[in-house]
Amino acid sequence: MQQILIVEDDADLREALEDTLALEGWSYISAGNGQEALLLLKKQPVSLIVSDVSMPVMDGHQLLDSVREHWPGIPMVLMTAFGSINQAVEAMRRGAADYLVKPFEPDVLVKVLRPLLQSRPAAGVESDGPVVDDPASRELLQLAARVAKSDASVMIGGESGTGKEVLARYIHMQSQRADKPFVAINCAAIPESLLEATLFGYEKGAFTGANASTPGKFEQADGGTLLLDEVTEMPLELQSKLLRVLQEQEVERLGSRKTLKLDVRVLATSNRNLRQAVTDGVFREDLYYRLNVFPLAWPPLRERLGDILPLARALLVKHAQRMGVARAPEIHPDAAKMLKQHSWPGNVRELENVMQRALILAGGDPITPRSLVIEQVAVPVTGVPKPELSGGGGEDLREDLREQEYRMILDALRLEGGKKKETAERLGISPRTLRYKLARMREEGFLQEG
Ligand SMILES: Nc1ncnc2c1ncn2[C@@H]1O[C@H](COP(=O)(O)OP(=O)(O)OP(=O)(O)O)[C@@H](O)[C@H]1O
Repeated sequence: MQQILIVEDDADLREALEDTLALEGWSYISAGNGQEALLLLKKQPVSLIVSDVSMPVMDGHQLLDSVREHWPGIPMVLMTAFGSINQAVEAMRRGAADYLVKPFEPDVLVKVLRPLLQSRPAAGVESDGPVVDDPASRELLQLAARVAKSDASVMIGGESGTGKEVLARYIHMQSQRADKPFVAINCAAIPESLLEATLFGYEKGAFTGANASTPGKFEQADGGTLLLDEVTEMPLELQSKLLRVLQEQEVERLGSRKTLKLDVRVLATSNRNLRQAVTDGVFREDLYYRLNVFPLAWPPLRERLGDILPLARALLVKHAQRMGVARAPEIHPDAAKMLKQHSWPGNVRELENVMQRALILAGGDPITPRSLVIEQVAVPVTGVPKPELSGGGGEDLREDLREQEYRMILDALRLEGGKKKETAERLGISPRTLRYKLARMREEGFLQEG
């Protein structure tokens, strides 16, 4: 039985949340703050956490950090205060699976939690699958639907934020395994020391801290699909073990001699040029052939112009629902033009951020260029000339948001002693996204070269 952990200091709200979950027939346990939640997590299995952000003793962000460190497989949804976009943005950056803006209707809560309970976060705008309209994307989706019917391994390429995970989920939903689990693991986000145990599971006492026998992602995905996200970031040693598991379709938990037969279809994604990764010696060639049976790749968003507006609209609807806004606003033709002209280096993820902010800035009115905070903006740093701002206004807010983002990145870098992988992990973004952001910060003179 899956158990949800509710963390909320306001007793009335906690009760309301409990009622909503009970009505769905979901089982739950509750805590009044982050510290109580940690005690419960140590004692009981939990499938999903829904937590308030502002709480005494230990707040939601601190709890999120601790959960990511000790229970990286448990998705966490944060409930943020109305009007506080920064809290929501920060929650996602720190690795929250999703967020809810208070106050929200019970059905919004259910809608956000259900896909997380079924397997992993619904990667698409809704579980209906990827939003596409451009001929190239339609073709890709048709191909993916055909490949889905086989059990072949699929390797999904594409720049960061293009929708690789969304496509993986679509393949699962189109396959014979659709009613079985879809389990995803981000090989870049989990500390190397935990990756092996997370993938293959472990028996109690297998290593310090292994307090209870735990199935790995492979076992969890039995009968269904396992997505190895950013597979090229996996250490070489683990790649060999992965290859063996794939070839033999069986796994042994760490600390156990018992072999478990598995029936798992494997999908993988990478932002890197795979051939290059093989040539560079960071990715095993035999594993490359094993996973790359059927390669698919998203073109960058700037090369599929036909997707931009349908995606922008769908993303507005998604976030309007989350924020309890009854109707998503229209996009003014001038704003639409601006959206189509931007080069979207961060792809759909960047578009999603822009639409999310636009929704708040527009305050219910149609989306105009004034509400589009598109990143071509530099943070004012002493001694560095300030480039022109794009679009038609909201400069102060743009600068604030950018500056805040850069500060968070710099703080995280400092805390992690400059280590990129750990910094990305702390921020809850992929190493590739971090590399891209650092490059931008460098370009804009916010960081020194090197
Ligand atoms: N075609 C699409 N339809 C709907 N939503 C999409 C689509 N493509 C991407 N998204 C949304 O954009 C965001 C990024 O997508 P996703 O996580 O799949 O990208 P990715 O390529 O796996 O990124 P990364 O390389 O950083 O892991 C998600 O919030 C996802 O819901």
